[in-house]
Amino acid sequence: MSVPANPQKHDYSIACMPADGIGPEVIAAGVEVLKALSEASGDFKLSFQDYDWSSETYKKLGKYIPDGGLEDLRRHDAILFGAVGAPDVPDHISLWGLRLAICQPLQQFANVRPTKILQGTESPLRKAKTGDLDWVIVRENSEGEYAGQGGRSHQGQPWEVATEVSIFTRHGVERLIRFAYEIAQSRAKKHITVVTKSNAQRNGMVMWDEVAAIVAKEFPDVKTDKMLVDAMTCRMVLQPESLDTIVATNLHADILSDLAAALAGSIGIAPTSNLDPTRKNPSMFEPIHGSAFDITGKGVANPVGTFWTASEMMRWLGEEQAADRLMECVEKVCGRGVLTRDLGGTAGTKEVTDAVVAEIRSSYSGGK
Ligand SMILES: NC(=O)c1ccc[n+]([C@@H]2O[C@H](COP(=O)([O-])OP(=O)(O)OC[C@H]3O[C@@H](n4cnc5c(N)ncnc54)[C@H](O)[C@@H]3O)[C@@H](O)[C@H]2O)c1
Ligand SMILES: O=C(O)C[C@@H](O)C(=O)O
Ligand SMILES: [K+]
Ligand SMILES: [Mn+2]
Repeated sequence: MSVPANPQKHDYSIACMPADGIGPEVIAAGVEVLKALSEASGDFKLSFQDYDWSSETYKKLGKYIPDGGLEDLRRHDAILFGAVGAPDVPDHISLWGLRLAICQPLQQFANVRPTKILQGTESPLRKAKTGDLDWVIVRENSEGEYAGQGGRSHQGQPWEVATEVSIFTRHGVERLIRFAYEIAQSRAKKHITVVTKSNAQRNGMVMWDEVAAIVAKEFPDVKTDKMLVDAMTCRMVLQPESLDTIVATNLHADILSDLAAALAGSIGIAPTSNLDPTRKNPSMFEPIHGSAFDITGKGVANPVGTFWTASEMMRWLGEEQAADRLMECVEKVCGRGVLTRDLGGTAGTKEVTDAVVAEIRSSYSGGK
């Protein structure tokens, strides 16, 4: 199902959308690092077009995305996104106004969230070392609990009723599970854990299990196991080395992937790719974290999640070598102890960024 990127193309147009909170801080860092990577490698060119769609625009104009905005976005090869959410806009307005308003119409149905313990960093798990926790969570990104189906009647009355209906389509579940198996198959362990809640949720989740069992037959070399989502949290904590690729619903995987990032050391390190595996639409890449109002403007946001995101974006565009090199440089810098506070260090966003840029330059000047 996943169509390879055009191997001839090395000149990419990136829509750059930092949006809210620490989004602008980490995206500026990510763009700086990507420019250094492009210059030092000489392998590809990037042109960035800035989009100021954010909660500020919403407060001024009453909408996040201007008329015709989505069509305009489609011109680009990829979207580099920061985070959306502001203290004075309800979170459901901001999320549905920007992130979901892009992911859903652009059919970015696979949300891919790798996590690992980077060199030089520590997991809060006593026994877990670099290499013990190395996962990819594949999150359904177009329906499920985020289908937006439901409503409220008699608002504010004691008899108010609100519904939030999960929608699971066979089409949506099957395409996502197949994509997750392709990822599992491409990794060394060839192992996938299908996570559901098919004891309590007796319709949609049972269909997930059935579809997974059928898709599994197409991948005889991939070992499958099944977990209920509650027990999965225990396994992630107690046996991290027993997991590799994980596939779950929109909401379950949202929660598990924040847990995964924390178990690897910090929410500040992990990336997200919102992929349209058919490549009909540009995919969108963002750090997993949100707009983090508590640290906005302080210069302490960890940019590593955005660097890893930038690496995943380059990989999706077909620049595998540059993607690998970028992560090697990030891990070298982490390995030297240049870490932000969330990882127990003292460096600011700028120091980490400068160190990664310097590492990229020296890595290429030493010969490819
Ligand atoms: N995809 C997105 O754009 C996205 C994702 C998550 C949350 N949000 C939104 O962001 C807002 C805040 O949400 P939240 O507080 O639940 O989650 P959050 O990820 O913004 O913050 C949670 C905690 O992690 C810390 N943190 C996050 N990123 C960090 C980084 N790079 N470096 C160091 N520390 C970091 C924060 O300081 C905070 O203490 C809400 O409006 C929410 O809806 C948006
Ligand atoms: O659940 C969401 O989509 C919002 C945020 O928590 C995210 O993971 O991007
Ligand atoms: K984000
Ligand atoms: Mn989340």
